Amino acid sequence: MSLLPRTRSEIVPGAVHVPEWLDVDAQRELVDACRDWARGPAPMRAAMTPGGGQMSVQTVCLGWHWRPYRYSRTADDVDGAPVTPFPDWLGDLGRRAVAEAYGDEAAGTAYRPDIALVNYYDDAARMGMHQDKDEESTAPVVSLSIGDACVFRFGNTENRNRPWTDIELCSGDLFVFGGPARFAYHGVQKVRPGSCLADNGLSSGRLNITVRESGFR
Ligand SMILES: O=C(O)CCC(=O)C(=O)O
Ligand SMILES: [Fe+2]
Repeated sequence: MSLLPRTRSEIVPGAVHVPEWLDVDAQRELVDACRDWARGPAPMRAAMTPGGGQMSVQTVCLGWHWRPYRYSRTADDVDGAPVTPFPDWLGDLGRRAVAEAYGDEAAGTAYRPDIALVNYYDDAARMGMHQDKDEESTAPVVSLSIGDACVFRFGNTENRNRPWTDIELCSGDLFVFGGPARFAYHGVQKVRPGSCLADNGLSSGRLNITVRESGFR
């Protein structure tokens, strides 16, 4: 753990990292909510890719159900249940995140997220380099991390190769990517088991919540 103060930084234009954005109480509330959502209907699961591989990350969705690589209203690859509605309070949190990350109240007010993907990483889970491009909206993606730290790789919009920046995302950190960074490739290289000491209700692993605007009608 570093004793140096960690400050907000723009990784590339449009991509902003705000360390320790969520306090421990807010983290605990999100952990509790994620536990509820994970139970289902449409419970948390490791999605299958079209190639037949299973993702190492487990995911539960709100608002719209995602599976590689499309959205639907029902969790057809799980139990067929309608996806859990996206709660208003999470939309408010997303608006505050955008406003604070960009220092732009109007950008926050204009943000109308209607999807959340909740990912759980055990010690061995990772996520390969990919773009978030199954949404029709070009509004920013808001990412909240809770639990063990990870190495998050944020790359470029052209391909999954360099240039990229490796960032440590710790419990409570906010990462927002929009504008020219909205379609940048990114991924989770590894989780650092046992790195989170916060009393946030998560005993092991890492939670990541991405809040997104679908642009679907
Ligand atoms: O876990 C993370 O930090 C990133 C998750 C992600 O890229 C995604 O869900 O599309
Ligand atoms: Fe992503």
